[in-house]
Amino acid sequence: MLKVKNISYRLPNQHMLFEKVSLTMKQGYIVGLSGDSGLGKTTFAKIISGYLQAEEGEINWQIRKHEPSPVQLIWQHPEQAVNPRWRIEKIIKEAGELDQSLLAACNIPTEWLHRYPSQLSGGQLQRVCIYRCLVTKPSYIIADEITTMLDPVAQADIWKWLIHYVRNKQIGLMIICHDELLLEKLCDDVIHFRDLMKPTAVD
Ligand SMILES: Nc1ncnc2c1ncn2[C@@H]1O[C@H](COP(=O)(O)OP(=O)(O)OP(=O)(O)O)[C@@H](O)[C@H]1O
Repeated sequence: MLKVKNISYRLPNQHMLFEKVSLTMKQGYIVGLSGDSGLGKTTFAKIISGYLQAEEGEINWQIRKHEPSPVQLIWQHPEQAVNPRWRIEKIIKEAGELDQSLLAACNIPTEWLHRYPSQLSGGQLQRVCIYRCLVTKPSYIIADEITTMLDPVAQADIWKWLIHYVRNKQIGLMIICHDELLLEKLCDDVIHFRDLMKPTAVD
């Protein structure tokens, strides 16, 4: 169980973005996180996955140097998450070895490996980013608006196999999304970011 307790974050301009946010994530369980734009959902996700340091609070993981974080973040814009001058093979190998069965699970044909990111569609490149996340064998994944820029068919396709994969591997998944109907459909539970600030959110 991932326990995040009383996390507060201060922006560089000294303004407090949020205070005392708490959340529990369980492996094999899918939780949706909704909330108005600018509340701090992405910032919170970056803290849980180890990209940013909180001003105060506790998270019960240990991030070790030279080891991938047990909580992996998948970003909204795949083209901003990869080096545009690297071929897909190098981008993939940066995260881990080539795993043929995982490539197949992510529906990544080997012919893509020799291409550059600009030679893939947004949905195809997002699959590469999801592969990079899964190859590190995370215990938890945070998917931050990962299908917002995709058409409905590509969206449905990604959710169908990603949800099947995380359920099968007992990975905890948090889906951050503005589309509450989609969250209701995909998740075991849907929480509003504001409600995480209540002291009762975690036992
Ligand atoms: N490094 C920074 N310097 C200044 N302001 C920042 C910084 N990082 C985030 N912010 C501000 O913090 C607020 C929260 O940003 P964040 O992206 O976490 O919100 P969000 O809830 O994920 O929004 P959205 O739903 O639109 O993605 C925004 O107003 C943003 O401009």
